[in-house]
Amino acid sequence: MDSLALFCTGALLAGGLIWFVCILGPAEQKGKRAVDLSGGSISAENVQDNYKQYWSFFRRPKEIETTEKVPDFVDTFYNLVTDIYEWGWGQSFHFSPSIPGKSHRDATRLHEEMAVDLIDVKPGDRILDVGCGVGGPMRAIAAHSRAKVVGITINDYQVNRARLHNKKAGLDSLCEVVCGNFLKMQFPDNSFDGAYSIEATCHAPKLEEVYAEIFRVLKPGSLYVSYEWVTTDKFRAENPEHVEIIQGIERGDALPGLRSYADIAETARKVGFEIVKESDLSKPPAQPWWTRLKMGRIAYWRNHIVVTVLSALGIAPKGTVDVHEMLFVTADYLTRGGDSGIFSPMHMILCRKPESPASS
Ligand SMILES: C=C(CC[C@@H](C)[C@H]1CC[C@H]2C3=CC[C@H]4[C@H](C)[C@@H](O)CC[C@]4(C)[C@H]3CC[C@]12C)C(C)C
Ligand SMILES: C[S@@+](CC[C@H](N)C(=O)[O-])C[C@H]1O[C@@H](n2cnc3c(N)ncnc32)[C@H](O)[C@@H]1O
Repeated sequence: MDSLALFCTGALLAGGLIWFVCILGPAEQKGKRAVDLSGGSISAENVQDNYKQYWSFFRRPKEIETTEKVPDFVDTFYNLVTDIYEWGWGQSFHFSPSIPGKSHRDATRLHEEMAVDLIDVKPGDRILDVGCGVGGPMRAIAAHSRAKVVGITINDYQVNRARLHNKKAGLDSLCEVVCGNFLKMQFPDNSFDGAYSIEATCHAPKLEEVYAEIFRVLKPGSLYVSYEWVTTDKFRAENPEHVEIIQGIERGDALPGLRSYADIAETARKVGFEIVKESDLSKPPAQPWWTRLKMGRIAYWRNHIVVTVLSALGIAPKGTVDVHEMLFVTADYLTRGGDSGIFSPMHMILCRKPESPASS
């Protein structure tokens, strides 16, 4: 009887382990393993402190007074989350509509290729990726269009990751990455044949500032497309549940305040762009972008255990558990934003810099 009980317990434990590791799928996405989780450019002993500083700054996004400090805190945010994003999501730090019968990877790539198809570039053209992350979109876009892509990100850890991935993918002759602030770019006027930004300009305290910079560096006649994070026409500022969801999204994603969909085109026009097209890519017939987040819930629990164990063993920096917990909570707010229809991460705007300056 004793040996039967022992056998059953062993079988249960082995079954549980197989389920945990195999059925749920490995947590590691291509390129990053759990044992390599770091605080980006922040040294391991400072991760927890940096997380606390980030949290106290972004806890009440609408009350941020010193907007000049936003880029520095966004930089801190990406030091804290970049490895976790790569590990648990992949090299493209954005959402895309689900496509029945297609994998997340394919749906992501198609969403990225759509951006470069919209700006109508030719092989050899030089285009700008505004807020490029670790370069998932940049590589897909360079491979699809054969254009030369220059990516800019505020976070130097991402610059190194992106350069490494570009080299590994054999795309380093088409893809270049620089560290800089998209509110004050180091590029000369009229130097790009096109530009795109994928879920990045939402980090700018004033959209007008980043749009004005993009306008400045584009050649006259060229196109810019952006996938913007916005509140939709379903959002009601007097509804406390709506406000809770939007604030939850802002806090957990380093956003100095989400904009209404209605402000995007107006801002683009204000800096001089002509609006070619505008549409919310999350609207039906598109399938929900948040399905992937919802489906991942069990894996997030598993990831939480992995992060907790690695942190207790001193392999992952102290503070990684807090960062992971914050993302866990944020995933829920994002899902609620999608389910309720009050939030979209893919309000698309396509703009042209006029051939000749507008007469005032
Ligand atoms: C555009 C931005 C980022 C969008 C998304 C790429 C990320 C938003 C929330 C992130 C995640 C939430 C839950 C994490 C999970 C708990 C962990 O185990 C694995 C990683 C997550 C899935 C993580 C992945 C990236 C996001 C989906 C913003 C910042 C403007
Ligand atoms: C959510 S990620 C998206 C990255 C990439 N577009 C993608 O889809 O994978 C946002 C990016 O914007 C960058 N970013 C935010 N604020 C910035 C700023 N002021 N200047 C330059 N890059 C910035 C971040 O560093 C990050 O790379």
